[in-house]
Formats: sequence, C-alpha cells, structure tokens
Amino acid sequence: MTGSTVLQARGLSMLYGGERALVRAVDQVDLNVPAGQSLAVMGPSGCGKSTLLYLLGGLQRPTDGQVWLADRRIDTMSERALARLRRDNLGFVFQSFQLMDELTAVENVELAALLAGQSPGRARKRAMYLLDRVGLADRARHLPSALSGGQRQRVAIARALSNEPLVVLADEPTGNLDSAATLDVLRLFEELRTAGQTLVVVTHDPRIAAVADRVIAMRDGAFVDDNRLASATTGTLYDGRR
Ligand SMILES: Nc1ncnc2c1ncn2[C@@H]1O[C@H](COP(=O)(O)OP(=O)(O)OP(=O)(O)O)[C@@H](O)[C@H]1O
Repeated sequence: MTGSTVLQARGLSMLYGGERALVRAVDQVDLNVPAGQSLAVMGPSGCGKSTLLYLLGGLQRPTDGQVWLADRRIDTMSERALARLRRDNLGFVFQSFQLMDELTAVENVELAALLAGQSPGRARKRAMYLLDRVGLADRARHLPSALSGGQRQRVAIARALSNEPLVVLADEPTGNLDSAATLDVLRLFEELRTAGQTLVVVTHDPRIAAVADRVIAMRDGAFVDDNRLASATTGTLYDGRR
C-alpha cells in the first residue's frame, strides 16, 4: 500500500563539463515516490541512473531543479544539514558495499545506528536484530574480509536500515555479486517491499526490477517509460505544493 509522497524531484537536471563538453546526465526529471513504493530505475550504461540516485539522496547537488524529502527541500540545504538529514532519514546501499574494514559486521550496523542518535544499548540491539533479518546472525562478529560479497552486501543492507530510513537508495546493489548472492539480495528487497519500505534501486538486473512496484526506464538523462502499479498514487505533499 502506498501513501503520500516521500521523495520528489521537480525539473531535476545535472550537467557536467563546460561549454565544449557538456553532458546532460540528468535532464529535467520530475518524479514522485509515494511512501511504501519500491521503484527500480533501469537504462543503458551512462544514461544517468547513478547521478539521479545521488541527486535524490543529497549526495550531489543538481545544476537545476528541486529535490524534496517528505516536506523538506534538500537541494538547497547547507552541507551540515544535508549530512544530518542523510544520516537520520536515508539508507544507502552501494555496489561496492562500502563497509568499514576494521569493524565487524555488527559494529558496522551499530555505528550507523549510534550516529543516527540511538542509545548504545538500542543501537546494539537493533544491529543484532537487523543482521538476523538479513540472515547473518551467525556472522555478526566477522570482519568484512571474512565475509563473501553477498554477505557483505547483506550487512550493508542491514546498515542502511539501521536508522529506520524514510527511503533506501541502492546503486547497482547486485552489480558485484554472483548469481546465488544476487538471489539472496533479491529476496531481501522483496521482503523490504512487502514490509512497506520505500525503496529506489538503480539496476541493470531485470530480476530486481521484477520485484519492484514500479519500473522507470531512463535514456539520455530522461525518463522514457514509467510503468507503475495502479495503487501508486500521486502524493498529498506534491499536490499541496503546486
Ligand atoms: N563527475 C562527472 N563528470 C563528468 N561527467 C560525468 C561525471 N559523472 C558522470 N558523468 C557522465 O554523466 C553521464 C551519466 O553517468 P551515470 O554514472 O549517472 O550513468 P549510469 O546510467 O549510472 O551508468 P552505469 O550504468 O554505467 O553506472 C555519463 O555520460 C557519465 O559519463
């Protein structure tokens, strides 16, 4: 079931380079992601998927347009406010996992929970709960170097959930994984979708897209197809701001 808009882009554009070598990585994109929707963004290499995800997550600033997370405009926020907003409200999953090598699996998840302001007791509990949820309770005290790629990505997903994010943003989460590990991650995304987690996944993998509520096809920085369920509504925040 989807609800009001949790993530919104209006006329979002990202241009790289100077006048001679201008790349329109993202070109005038409008997007509403209702709460609870799982959205897959697909398209050929270089079409702007990752750039779009980074703009939506406040990891990069657009050259034009707006990004709203719930009722807050984020593209004009100070770096400090943006860092806080990401830490407290967003979960990121990257192709390269980006775990801290010197911390165990549980510590990686726990650190994110602590940084998001949870008490040490609650952060440890939540980290253990999430590792159990991703099927890694028995690997909690292993360092990332002692885990397989698929297990590392599952730790990264647990970490992304540590702050109970409004949205999880994932950039090619199965890009570095073999088939079996990809299936594990797929199952997790399917569980997240069922649990009503708002999710935006950039992927080349049609199997990931197949478990999403909505699939957007991108080409040359723009949306060329938007295939959504009838239940995906335009949200109240969007309507209120027009
Ligand atoms: N920092 C940058 N400077 C200049 N051009 C860039 C930069 N980052 C990305 N681009 C260009 O922007 C376009 C979109 O790149 P982006 O990485 O978003 O595509 P993508 O669809 O995610 O590709 P892939 O599927 O290969 O990861 C590409 O043409 C790319 O070369």
